[in-house]
Amino acid sequence: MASAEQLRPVVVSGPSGSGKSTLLKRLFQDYPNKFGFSVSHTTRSPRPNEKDGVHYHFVSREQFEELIKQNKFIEYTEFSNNLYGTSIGAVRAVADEGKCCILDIELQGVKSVKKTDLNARFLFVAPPSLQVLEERLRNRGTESEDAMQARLKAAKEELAYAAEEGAHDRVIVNDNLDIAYEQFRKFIVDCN
Ligand SMILES: Nc1ncnc2c1ncn2[C@@H]1O[C@H](COP(=O)(O)OP(=O)(O)OP(=O)(O)O)[C@@H](O)[C@H]1O
Repeated sequence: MASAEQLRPVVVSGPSGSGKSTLLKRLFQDYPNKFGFSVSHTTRSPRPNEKDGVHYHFVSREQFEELIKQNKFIEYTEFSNNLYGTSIGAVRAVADEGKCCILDIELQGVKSVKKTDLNARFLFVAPPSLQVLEERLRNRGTESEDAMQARLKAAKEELAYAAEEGAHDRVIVNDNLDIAYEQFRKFIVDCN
């Protein structure tokens, strides 16, 4: 088993619709036991089938706010009156189990991971163009027109950041899926 130091987390980011989920799904199919996701914290109540520490770390709002104060989160957000967050400790716990942690996060999260000592590797999935991105989002059929415009605006910001020197260790353009996947797979697997 690789030691925790060797299992550097991999941060996968890129505009909504660039193909992160598609590429990650394929990676997990090819390597069912090599990778893991961190367990998030939430203030919402567990559903009957949910186990603390497995599906989420269920905490009170007071506990969650204390963790925020202690800078324990990479990112957190409020949704439907409940707080959700990814803690630095939860990412580390994946490596402690001998798995490489994959973080699928947005721009703010990427910047936040860089401020930690997680020693992550950063991979950016870019669409071939904004036009193609828009087409793929429209074809996916999951977005309202408002959500579409918000996603395209965010995409422009992500692409501008990705163009900065040293923003990511690797940028993969997801044009032909098979070619993109091979580059994606190689980057993630080769250094772990
Ligand atoms: N190389 C490709 N060629 C054509 N279509 C693709 C390609 N890669 C992904 N798609 C399609 O584009 C759409 C967006 O892909 P996907 O849902 O994987 O994006 P995402 O980056 O995970 O988005 P989100 O951040 O919103 O979850 C999907 O319908 C997917 O099937």
